[in-house]
Amino acid sequence: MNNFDVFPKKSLLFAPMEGITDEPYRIALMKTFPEWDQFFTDFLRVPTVGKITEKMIIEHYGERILKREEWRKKNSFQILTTERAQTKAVVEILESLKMDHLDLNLGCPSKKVNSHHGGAYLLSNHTALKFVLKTIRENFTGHFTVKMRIGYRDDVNFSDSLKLIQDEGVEAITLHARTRDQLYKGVADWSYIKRAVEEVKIPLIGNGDIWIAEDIEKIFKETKCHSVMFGRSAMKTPWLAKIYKEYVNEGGHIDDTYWLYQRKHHLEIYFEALLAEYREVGWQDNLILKRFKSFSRNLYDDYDDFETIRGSFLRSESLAEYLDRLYALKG
Ligand SMILES: Cc1cc2nc3c(=O)[nH]c(=O)nc-3n(C[C@H](O)[C@H](O)[C@H](O)COP(=O)(O)O)c2cc1C
Repeated sequence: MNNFDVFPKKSLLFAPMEGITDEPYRIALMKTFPEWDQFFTDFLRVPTVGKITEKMIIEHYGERILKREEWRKKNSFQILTTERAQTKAVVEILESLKMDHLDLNLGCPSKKVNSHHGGAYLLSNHTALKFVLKTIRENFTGHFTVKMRIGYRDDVNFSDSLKLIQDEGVEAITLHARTRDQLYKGVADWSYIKRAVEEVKIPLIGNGDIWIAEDIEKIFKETKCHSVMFGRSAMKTPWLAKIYKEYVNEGGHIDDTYWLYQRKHHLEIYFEALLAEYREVGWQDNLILKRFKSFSRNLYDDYDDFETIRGSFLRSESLAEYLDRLYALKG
């Protein structure tokens, strides 16, 4: 086990997101917005039966990223597993590939995943959780972190979960400050992040509803967390880390006009970088268009007439039409 912090203090981490943070997406973001300190694969579901091959692990992570040292350092591999799944076999392959960083998903709220006793379910079964943590720690010498929620049904196990995770040699914890049953309801309760910071000695990464630069300042100040992670907010503002780093350096105030100006400027850069990477891996235009539409959910929220704008992007019948609308929006 490495004897130093996994991430530098105040790191800005781009969250693992299924259907989004695949290899081309992460490469596009690393090239365009290198201000993000770390990226994660979405979760690889560890199978219970069947052969596990190196090929499937490399495909999930991305072969181009694996081959390039500076990219590998910036990309963590996330798994989702259960007591019965073949965790050891997967971890052994990750170890043989000299993967720098493995993250265990303890937050997935999916009914299907939880009914198979994976994701956030493990927070309610400490015997199973302990077994999984041990299996990983005993077979993996790189950095090992977990990403958890406050609890499964409620917060009764919160402190015990933190303690168990720390005692089993996990090096940092990301906390999405909601229970599994809360799904995405309401607003994440950062007071649990503060509590966790006080209860563990390892770095605590705050996550949940950190939308703008001021939120980053606020969560660091209120909770004293080590670093922060962004999910939906990173999808809404993929240049958020850049803006924050500029904002902090300039000690400045970001008003709505500047925020919208940044959006107009960066939207085109973002989609062009994605387009280049999806084309690089041979995606057809209709697949790229589908992806672009799925990214459109929150991207245009800051415009006054955001519903009309979003609607027009979602109705685009071709990739060319989507891109034309993007250029027109820039004005
Ligand atoms: C579309 C989507 C996919 C996600 N996939 C994953 C995943 O694969 N692994 C994971 O640990 N969390 C996943 N999450 C949860 C996020 O990483 C993050 O914890 C959550 O969205 C809260 O942060 P936010 O308020 O910044 O969005 C996903 C979230 C979204 C919206």
